[in-house]
Amino acid sequence: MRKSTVAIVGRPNVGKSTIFNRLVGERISIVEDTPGVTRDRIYAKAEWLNTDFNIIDTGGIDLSDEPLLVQVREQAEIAIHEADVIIFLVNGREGITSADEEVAKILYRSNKPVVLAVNKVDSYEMQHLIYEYYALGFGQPFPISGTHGLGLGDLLDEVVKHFPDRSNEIEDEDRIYFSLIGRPNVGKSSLVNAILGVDRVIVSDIEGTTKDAVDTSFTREGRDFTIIDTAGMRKRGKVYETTEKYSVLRAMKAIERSDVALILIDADTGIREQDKKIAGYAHDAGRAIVIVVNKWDTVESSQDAMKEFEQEIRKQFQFLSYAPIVFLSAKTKKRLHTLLPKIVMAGENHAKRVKTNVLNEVIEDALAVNPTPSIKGQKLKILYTTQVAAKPPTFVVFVNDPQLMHFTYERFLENRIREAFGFEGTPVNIYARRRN
Ligand SMILES: Nc1nc2c(ncn2[C@@H]2O[C@H](COP(=O)(O)OP(=O)(O)OP(=O)(O)O)[C@@H](O)[C@H]2O)c(=O)[nH]1
Ligand SMILES: Nc1nc2c(ncn2[C@@H]2O[C@H](COP(=O)(O)OP(=O)(O)OP(=O)(O)O)[C@@H](O)[C@H]2O)c(=O)[nH]1
Repeated sequence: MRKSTVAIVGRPNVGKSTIFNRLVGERISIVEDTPGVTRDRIYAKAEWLNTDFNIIDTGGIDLSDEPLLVQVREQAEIAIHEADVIIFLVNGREGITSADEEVAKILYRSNKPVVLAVNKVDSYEMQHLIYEYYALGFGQPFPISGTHGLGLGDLLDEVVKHFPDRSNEIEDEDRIYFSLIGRPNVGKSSLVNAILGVDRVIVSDIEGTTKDAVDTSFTREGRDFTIIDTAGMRKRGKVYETTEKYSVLRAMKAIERSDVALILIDADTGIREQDKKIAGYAHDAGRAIVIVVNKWDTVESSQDAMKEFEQEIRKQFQFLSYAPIVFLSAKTKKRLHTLLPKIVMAGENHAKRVKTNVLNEVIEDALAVNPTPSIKGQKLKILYTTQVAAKPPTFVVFVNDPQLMHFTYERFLENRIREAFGFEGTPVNIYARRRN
């Protein structure tokens, strides 16, 4: 089921980042060491009362070159576009400013639920500060303190109440949901159009919960596909839409709802840092991945050129060794026919479940070839292995002591599992757990 998204808006310095970090809590520190994940702390997962949701810090989208009022307006627009519920944050110590009123005006016009939070109410004695903010017209203001972590529970109770009911949303198990992600100008819109081609007539646009998210569904050779968030690629014009962080945020939201992420690379410009960052998000999110080198028509095509580009990709994207690479041109449609089969393969492998008995035979064979290692005279013993989840395939290896599972041995087991079951296109997770 699709998760709800909450955005925090407010003029600069009211404490948006502080609240964001509080609400995201320790999750952020868990992923801290993973490259690519937290460098942009503007979009993260959070949880309240067993409900998972996503949270956006609109203040993290850098619009600092713009005048203050443009900044707050654009941030309010982002919140309206991207979120199901908006936390409107004000500073309890400074009273209502004209920038607050500007934000309020834009939020009124949206149909999104808004919860008003008065920050920097650091003690119970300061609660009276909230009354003035009734004047903003969003009902009861919630007093909170980001630095002391006060009032956040009541605020979240209110926020969660406004989440849209998604219980009727059924996900079609056989349908493959995929997204096209990549830097501006790599050819995402062009490729969507090329994929849809003459089938445009049977295309249906499904309006998402957020005004701007439009998915496109089509059927090809008896299979159902949905391209996630295709409308997001359409129009441009707002100031924020050209910022890098916003494009990353869009990519992360699209990845979230996809089974397969197509990472587009521009053959004309070659691989850039930003490509790796975006690919990192898709990998970290555990999605199946197909790397698409677009604009192949701009390159003097030959087997050698392809090999060379492939080697460069493998070098730069070492963490994506499982991802197939497709070379094509959205413009001339050359080699376009090679794309969908790869999407199907990656999608099927991502959802694949293997039988426990067959899995354990594979592991036993692996042990025969390469016996388990010992650390300080202690030998790793593998009792049995089971697949605990799909999307992505996740395996638990029950062992005498998980400390003895060296990552090189884990890598070896992963490779054997991949060889035996063919998980091309999908990441695979392996965890060691203790069992006596
Ligand atoms: N006293 C007090 N100070 C706070 C509280 N929350 C945040 N601050 C302070 O307010 C200042 C601004 O906090 P940020 O979280 O950076 O504010 P922001 O709204 O994200 O600012 P921008 O990123 O510029 O939009 C910092 O100095 C914080 O330490 C709070 O609950 N009480
Ligand atoms: N030569 C060539 N040009 C292409 C190809 N695909 C797209 N382009 C061009 O690249 C430019 C950007 O294409 P778009 O499809 O708008 O790219 P996008 O990734 O959707 O761009 P944003 O909306 O900015 O994120 C356009 O001028 C396209 O005509 C291709 O296969 N070959």
